Amino acid sequence: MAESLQLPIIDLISPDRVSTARAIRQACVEVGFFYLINHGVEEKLFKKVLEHSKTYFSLPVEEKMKLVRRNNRGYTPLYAENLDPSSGTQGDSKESFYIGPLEDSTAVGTLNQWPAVEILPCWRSIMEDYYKRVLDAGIRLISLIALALELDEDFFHKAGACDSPNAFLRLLHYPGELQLSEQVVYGASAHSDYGMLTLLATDGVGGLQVCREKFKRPQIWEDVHHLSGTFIVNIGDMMERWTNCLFRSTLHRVMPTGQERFSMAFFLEPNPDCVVECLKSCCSDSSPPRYPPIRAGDYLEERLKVTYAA
Ligand SMILES: O=C(O)CCC(=O)C(=O)O
Ligand SMILES: [Fe+2]
Repeated sequence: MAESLQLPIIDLISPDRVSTARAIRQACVEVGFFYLINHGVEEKLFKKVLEHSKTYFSLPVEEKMKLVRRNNRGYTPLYAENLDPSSGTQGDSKESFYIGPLEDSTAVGTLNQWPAVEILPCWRSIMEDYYKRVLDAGIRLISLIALALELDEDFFHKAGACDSPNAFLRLLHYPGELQLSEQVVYGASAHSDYGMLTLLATDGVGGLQVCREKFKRPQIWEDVHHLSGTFIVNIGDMMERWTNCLFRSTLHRVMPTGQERFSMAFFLEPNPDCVVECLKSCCSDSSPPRYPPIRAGDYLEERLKVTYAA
């Protein structure tokens, strides 16, 4: 049995921003995960998104395949993705739907694919509403992350990260019944996220686990519990690069529990032209930058190529 992890709770609207930034710093250095409350996304909207996500995934597979993933937007069927190509498994036991930057925020917004209104009326507007609200929470959180790094609140804005960020909402469905197989099957195999931050909402069904020491053997996996009304926030690899590994992009996975599960992950990636480069405050002569500067768009493209290489 995995141990359960106690994660700190961060209040996005706390007037005491100094203490909040301090708590975020500790969480990001020690675990790379925390809960976020008072994020401004209403429970009612969250429930609507969940309901509409369920309706989409319950469509016949031929209907879902009409929107098969293009330009990293649209539908990915079961077992088509392997987040841990080294796992040697047939692929993750999940299906997903990606929504990228919206039309009214960037020129590339038109790349999104949407189910036909005759089949799922209101679907698009509900997803767009949710996307905008989570993006807003994420951008506000980025200012606190800057404070946590002893930078000016607008550091990441000035670096161009928050100007039309390349954010993706991913609806996820993990089927409950498990395929009879000799192989281990993961809902989502072990991985770290690619961007700055991820804001995750789940339907309350368990399965999410983190491994704090990825190089330690045997690996120790700890359960992350659902806390109603919160987002589970985690640091992604680009933030780890920016901070020279001070902030941790922690390995995580979803184990099948035999129960059907739905979740929504919002990946806040910087603007593709933003250069992710070791922060001056995070390196020194004795601790030089571990990674060269990289354009966020190039980094993301490379990571996605590996994930979908199979
Ligand atoms: O579904 C979850 O709880 C986590 C999903 C996840 O880690 C991901 O999509 O990157
Ligand atoms: Fe993830």
